[in-house]
Amino acid sequence: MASEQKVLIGCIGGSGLYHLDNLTPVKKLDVNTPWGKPSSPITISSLPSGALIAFISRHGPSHTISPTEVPARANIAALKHLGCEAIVAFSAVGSLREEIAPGHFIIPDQIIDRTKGIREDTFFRGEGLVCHSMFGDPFSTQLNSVVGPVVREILKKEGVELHEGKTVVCMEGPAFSTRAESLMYRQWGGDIINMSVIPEAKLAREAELDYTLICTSTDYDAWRVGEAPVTVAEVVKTLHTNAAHSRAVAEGLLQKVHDHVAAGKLDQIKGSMQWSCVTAKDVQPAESRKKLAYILPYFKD
Ligand SMILES: CSC[C@H]1O[C@H](OP(=O)(O)O)[C@H](O)[C@@H]1O
Ligand SMILES: Nc1ncnc2[nH]cnc12
Repeated sequence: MASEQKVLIGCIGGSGLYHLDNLTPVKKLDVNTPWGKPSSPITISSLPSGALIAFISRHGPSHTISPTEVPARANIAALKHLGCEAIVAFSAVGSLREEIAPGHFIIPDQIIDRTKGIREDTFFRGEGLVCHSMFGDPFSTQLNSVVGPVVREILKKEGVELHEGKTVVCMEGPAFSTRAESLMYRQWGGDIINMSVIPEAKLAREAELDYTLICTSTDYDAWRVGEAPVTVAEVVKTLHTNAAHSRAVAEGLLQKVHDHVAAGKLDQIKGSMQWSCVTAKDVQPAESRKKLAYILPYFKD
């Protein structure tokens, strides 16, 4: 790997997507961050153009980490510290809508958080300083507008349908939803459901990373009257095909995202945390500032 070459794009693979072996591996990094080790070693791979991608497997290469236990702070911090400016994440989701069938792809633009407050969901807790990020649009609208048309084009060739502008419910798990919960999420306006997007999306925002989530539907959750509720066996049945499509999407998409980032076209999230800290600088603990400088330039000096 040429030492001057930047790794601008991070990719997080979810259930079924444990590697991007259709890209050319360059090296593996065993990283430690102030928030511990990421879920997996970081694989740096190159695209045919030579552009570099950093890949993390969210649940570990052999799927040993449960959704609640994913070290999301370490994952996001490691990618940011490496120089990434945008993250393309993948997730297997249940469908809360008839028209979103197993095998379909979805790019959500909203989140309903149903996690239970037991995940580490901020870089700022316990640091003696108070910072707030903007999260009204939890995914990067600029990145989504690039990713949507490209993914649509790629999936057209694969004969796979894409849904955009949907709402993802993030539940704690590991048990799937009850029928009553599943029906309630539909009434709330949820379209799909997973166990991973929170805190990943929140932490990406705090680290000023443009973040997009490409979802693959594996099941109809538990809301369909007369149908058995979702089981792992049902999810796993479609994971393999979905992962093959996700790899094709990654191969075609990541270059486009890289070019967009390299051209400096993502300019809304970067800089968004500069004035996020309410605590007077002179009382911010030096140790905390040092730790946070790992991900944000405002805490250096
Ligand atoms: C294996 S079924 C439930 C599991 O699958 C999804 O994982 P990921 O988002 O990492 O693809 C979902 O969020 C749950 O963690
Ligand atoms: N029905 C479901 N609920 C939560 N996470 C999921 N991941 C895949 N299917 C899911």
